[in-house]
Amino acid sequence: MDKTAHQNELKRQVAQAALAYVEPGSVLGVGTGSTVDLFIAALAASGIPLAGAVSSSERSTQALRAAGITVLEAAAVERLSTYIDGADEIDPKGHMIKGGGAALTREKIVADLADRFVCIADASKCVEVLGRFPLPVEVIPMAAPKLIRRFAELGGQASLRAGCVTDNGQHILDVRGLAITDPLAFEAEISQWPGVVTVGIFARHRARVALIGAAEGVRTLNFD
Ligand SMILES: O=C(CO)[C@H](O)[C@H](O)COP(=O)(O)O
Repeated sequence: MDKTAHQNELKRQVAQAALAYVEPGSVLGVGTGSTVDLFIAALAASGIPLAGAVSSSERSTQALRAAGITVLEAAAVERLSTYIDGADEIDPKGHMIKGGGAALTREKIVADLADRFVCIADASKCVEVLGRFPLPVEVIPMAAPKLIRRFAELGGQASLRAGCVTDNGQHILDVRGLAITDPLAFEAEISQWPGVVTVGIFARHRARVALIGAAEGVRTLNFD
């Protein structure tokens, strides 16, 4: 099996394992990405009844509807017990980098509705310190040049993601070269910069549970 096929198999295993965190009859928060696509397929095949799902992207909305799952507006929901999503990186405390699929803003909005974030990822996403993966930041386009300069002052090299317009009609900066040793403080700081819509650090909305796909099987990490 080549490396990509192996990684996909690990993603499939964590997607399957995540079914144990779905409460029958509930409204479920659903993230975005290739791991979540596999989760949606597993959910559809499982026959677990749901009152519906709140989706974090047009991509997941389409996949959920194709699977026969009712999609509810986030605005119509007061709280969710569980939100299931992937990550680009996850550290030993459950802090994550997200936004590789450009869905970070809606992902954070839906995660904020949920009592529990269940992260599903293969082991290649586990890091000691966040920042190896370029940090996605959704920005208002007119602020981009100033924000690129501000990231440079922090030692980061930010560049606009070519051809990317988010579901919210905004742009993404990818910032390389950061070592994010205090994710909570970093998230709070960057979130205040004018023109930043959402920074792809999920520290305030960190994972409570992570299901990590590894060669020896699915590892369950509880962060509470
Ligand atoms: O944050 C995300 C999308 O905005 C995804 O969760 C992240 O990019 C991981 O994706 P994948 O499951 O395809 O590896």
